Amino acid sequence: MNLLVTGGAGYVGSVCATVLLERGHHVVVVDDVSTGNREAVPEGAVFVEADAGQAADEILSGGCSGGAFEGVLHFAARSLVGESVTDPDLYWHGNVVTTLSILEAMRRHSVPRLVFSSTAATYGEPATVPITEDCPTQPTNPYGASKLAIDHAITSYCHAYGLGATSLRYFNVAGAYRSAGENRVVETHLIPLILQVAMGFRDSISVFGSDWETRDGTAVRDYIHVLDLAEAHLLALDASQPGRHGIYNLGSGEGFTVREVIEACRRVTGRPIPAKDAPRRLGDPAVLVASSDRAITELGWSPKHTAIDKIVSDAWEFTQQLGDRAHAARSS
Ligand SMILES: NC(=O)c1ccc[n+]([C@@H]2O[C@H](COP(=O)([O-])OP(=O)(O)OC[C@H]3O[C@@H](n4cnc5c(N)ncnc54)[C@H](O)[C@@H]3O)[C@@H](O)[C@H]2O)c1
Ligand SMILES: O=c1ccn([C@@H]2O[C@H](COP(=O)(O)OP(=O)(O)O[C@H]3O[C@H](CO)[C@H](O)[C@H](O)[C@H]3O)[C@@H](O)[C@H]2O)c(=O)[nH]1
Repeated sequence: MNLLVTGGAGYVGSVCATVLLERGHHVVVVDDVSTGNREAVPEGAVFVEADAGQAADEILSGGCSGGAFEGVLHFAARSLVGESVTDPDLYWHGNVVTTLSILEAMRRHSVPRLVFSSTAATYGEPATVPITEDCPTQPTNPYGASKLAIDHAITSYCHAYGLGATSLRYFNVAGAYRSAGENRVVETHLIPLILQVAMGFRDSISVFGSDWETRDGTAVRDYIHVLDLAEAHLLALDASQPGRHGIYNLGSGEGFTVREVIEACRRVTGRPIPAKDAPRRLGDPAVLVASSDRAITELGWSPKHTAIDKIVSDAWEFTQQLGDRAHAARSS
């Protein structure tokens, strides 16, 4: 298929673009490199450096590919919970307004399929876990609220204009694939930060909150391997039907506390990794664990890399590659 990937210079978008290219799709990436980086765009993709909302109309008119687009995979977004509390304008404008422009451009150029990166943050603090797609959506931060607003907009575009769309509500994505992994301009995510401590780039990892009502007092998250996530995007493209908006949770179904993740990183790296307690982070829920049964039964999704040590060890391999690249750049 001829596909537009927004946010393909970022973590999840670059891994998915890599897998799409490997499966023979034609890929155009649009990214403004606000949090991603140019080197992450996989070889073989056409790269347009621009704001996705502003560039979508021109790209989807066929200018970059010489042909009609058959789908959009929309990863581009601001996605930091804490930042969304302090700077909500970045989220309402950067996420919602950008996506509305993309939806309009898709409608104008009759692009039939959309796969959207939604999030566990749309649910807020769940009353029960694991979280199913029927649980109430009550986001606890502007990031989750912006993604939920987009999900609502997509539903109405599907019903009114015949778009076929899938919102994939990822839980916590981690791991790496080939030369693609987490390498943001400013890193705030738990696993890459812990691995930076293991590399000696940071002194210690801060544990945000040790007084949550969980088994060791630290927050619980459900980690999904980025390659399993990429497979779900391929399945979603195939399953797309005009007029239908499918919403699917994607996680491994198992929750790990922050301390358990740090322990897994110590096991995999063999390094001590000092940790220190710190206050809770604004907007964080205590526990997020997915039920992915709907994706498994309806999309035929079958996650393969669910063990936390496998996820951490792929992320570790990537972090070491980054360290080697930085070393080579300094010595040249
Ligand atoms: N990483 C996770 O654990 C996780 C979990 C749930 C949902 N998500 C969602 O998955 C998507 C990808 O997340 P990620 O972790 O790869 O983030 P990321 O920050 O690594 O990648 C986002 C990319 O989008 C680009 N971008 C942002 N706004 C843009 C705009 N207006 N126009 C063009 N490019 C723009 C950035 O430069 C970056 O390359 C996001 O939509 C995020 O909300 C991520
Ligand atoms: O230095 C750190 C960084 C994080 N954490 C904690 O580790 C957990 C995971 O934090 P991340 O920042 O890695 O991930 P989030 O759970 O905040 O958010 C991620 O997953 C969400 C869905 O679960 C969103 O979709 C979002 O895009 C994505 O960044 C949280 O309890 C956080 O407070 C720490 O203790 N110390």
